[in-house]
Amino acid sequence: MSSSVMPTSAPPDAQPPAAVSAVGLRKSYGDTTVLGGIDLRIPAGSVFALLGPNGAGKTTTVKILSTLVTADGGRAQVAGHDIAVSPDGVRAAIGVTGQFSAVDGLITGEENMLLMADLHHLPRSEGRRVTAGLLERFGLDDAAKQPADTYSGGMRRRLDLAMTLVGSPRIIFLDEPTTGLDPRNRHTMWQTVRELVSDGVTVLLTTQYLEEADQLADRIAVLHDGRIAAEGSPDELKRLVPGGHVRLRFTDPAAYRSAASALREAVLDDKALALRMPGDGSPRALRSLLGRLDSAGVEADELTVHTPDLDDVFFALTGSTGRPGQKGGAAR
Ligand SMILES: Nc1ncnc2c1ncn2[C@@H]1O[C@H](COP(=O)(O)OP(=O)(O)OP(=O)(O)O)[C@@H](O)[C@H]1O
Repeated sequence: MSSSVMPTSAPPDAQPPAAVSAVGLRKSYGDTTVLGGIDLRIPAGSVFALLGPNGAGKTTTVKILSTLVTADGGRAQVAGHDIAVSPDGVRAAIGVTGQFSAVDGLITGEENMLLMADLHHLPRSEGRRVTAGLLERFGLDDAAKQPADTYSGGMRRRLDLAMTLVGSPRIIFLDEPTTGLDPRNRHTMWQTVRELVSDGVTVLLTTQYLEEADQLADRIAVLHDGRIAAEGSPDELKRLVPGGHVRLRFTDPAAYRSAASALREAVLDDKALALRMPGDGSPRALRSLLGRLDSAGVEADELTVHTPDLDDVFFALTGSTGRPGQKGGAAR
């Protein structure tokens, strides 16, 4: 008879268990490589954002991890199930919402929910109870008896997410959950994601909005051209780019020239009569800067402090601003 010793406590450097992990995921369509080998590790109970512009491969990643599409190479585990070996196990553990919505527009919101409850084999009374609770939580109880086709974009997204929650998944993939939503609906969706996480759910979110990743994610991976260009917490990513700067603008060309000769390290913008000084914008740095201007006998007409944000990171890593509709070009 063999015996095994179970560890009674985790070693001090143990990482939290991964809800999702992937190594070397690859996918091509014809000659187009969409994913060139990506690695992911998403600790249970955290929010992980996959950030990238249109066409970066975000949806493809979600489809592979949710077993809707087969990878050409690499391995992944979701909720302890290998996506290639146990796709049913993966599907039973996850909820997916996003660009490939499950909402049927011809039936009511409530009917969509009840259908979901049936799919999850909930007893009828339990299905009704869960449906009523979720419709109320998502502010859809008034519209419950109307066909989903009559819903606004925001209501449809909320219904989609509510349908996902019927099965109480512990891992949720949200593919661009707020694309196309107005700011109010976007904030409601953010609040919902925060509530899910406080219940212990793991969220993999794809987004093209830097602010969304910054607001919600514990960790962010920047996806660019099918590869992860950088990964870290929002703060770690911001530290990747050179520090901020202070911009001084003048209306009097003579004052601008005097300032430029007093501040030799400044980057000049002759057209705007503005100069940019590297610095973190701290009170100490500002005092010293203004002191130097004083000594030169000049005063700026406008002073703005620019601290690095995820926009700068995105620009530095991908040469794109990351703002929808803007491709390439200088972010500042
Ligand atoms: N079934 C397919 N057949 C051929 N090409 C595809 C297919 N699915 C995706 N692609 C291509 O793969 C690339 C990545 O697509 P994907 O949808 O993963 O990007 P994304 O980052 O989610 O972008 P978006 O925000 O536009 O959805 C795109 O160039 C797309 O045209």
